[in-house]
Amino acid sequence: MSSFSPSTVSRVVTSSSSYASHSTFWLSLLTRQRWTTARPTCQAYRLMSTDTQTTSVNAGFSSRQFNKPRRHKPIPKKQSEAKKKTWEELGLKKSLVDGLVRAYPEVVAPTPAQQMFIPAILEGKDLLVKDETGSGKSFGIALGLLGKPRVTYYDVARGGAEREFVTALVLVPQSNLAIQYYHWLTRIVQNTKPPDRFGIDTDRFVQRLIREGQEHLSTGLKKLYETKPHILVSTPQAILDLYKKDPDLVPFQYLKTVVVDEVDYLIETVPRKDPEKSWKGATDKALKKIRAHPGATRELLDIIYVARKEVHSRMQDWKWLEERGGLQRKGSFCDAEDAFEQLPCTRRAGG
Ligand SMILES: Nc1ncnc2c1ncn2[C@@H]1O[C@H](COP(=O)(O)OP(=O)(O)OP(=O)(O)O)[C@@H](O)[C@H]1O
Repeated sequence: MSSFSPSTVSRVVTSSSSYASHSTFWLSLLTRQRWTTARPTCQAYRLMSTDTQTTSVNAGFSSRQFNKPRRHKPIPKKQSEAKKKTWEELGLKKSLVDGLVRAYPEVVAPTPAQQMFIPAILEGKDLLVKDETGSGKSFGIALGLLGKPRVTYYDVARGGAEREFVTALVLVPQSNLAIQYYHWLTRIVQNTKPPDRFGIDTDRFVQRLIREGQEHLSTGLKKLYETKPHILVSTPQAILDLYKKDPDLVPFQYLKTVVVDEVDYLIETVPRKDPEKSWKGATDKALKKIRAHPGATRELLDIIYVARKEVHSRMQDWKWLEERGGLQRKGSFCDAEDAFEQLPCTRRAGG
């Protein structure tokens, strides 16, 4: 497990484009579609490319390659035929695996894709996951996020009381995918512990924030004001609306992971270089359009980037931290059986 650093918020991006007609799995910022850009342009993408924890899960992958177009690279045969790992071998805790098995007995072993990306999620690396439809990308991400530590903070201003914040934000294009994530996660969480008369407060683990008919976000918002979940699943527009209404409800600076599921729907891109044709005009035009009218996901990722950057640049300044309420980080696993299992704390203010 990599140690928490305020500079790092891992980003997980998934895509299952119809262009990926055969079984492949690779990790890179660049996808193969003709319309993807060879040079990431939005701030969020730049954030990925400058991050020190950039993934190296795929052989030969490095952060420098974010800016280079790459050929589609199928998994080497040897790798795909390698011995199947168990969930525990991927780094998931036993109590979580027990919950998974109880909730979904048919999910016996990780898929090849899950074997590759779950350890990377747990380590806090940046990922772009691309594989064919139904290969378990979203499900694996849900599991990986549940297996990550929950970050809580000492609130020095309130006598050292613990405060929890949303640590993982999952952005999806439609509300039905948010419901799917929510259903998976709550079912696994509920099964991490044999049912007793107290049950498990699933709101602490996962919540969804989506538009529901005429009642704009109201149900989800009510819960969110009461309890902060470890994982929040929502659409980019809903989070933007929430941010404009109450920016303190989900403080972006405490996010540890941002997932963009179905990235090819959520982030608009510019045409890829075609050496056979004149591409510059089309690229410039698309870039201009994106800058003038960024989509909701770009806008949101840029806001998150700025919030994180500010905290990162000032996090060394403990005085500033104290003035902001003196929040001190400590870690605890978001796991029903081992709730609040503690990781070593960072030093206390003034200590
Ligand atoms: N390791 C596994 N073993 C068996 N079934 C699995 C496994 N992982 C996921 N599944 C099941 O496979 C189905 C598809 O999973 P999921 O939606 O995560 O795939 P996906 O790759 O994200 O698909 P899409 O590209 O369409 O979003 C789900 O019903 C899920 O329960």
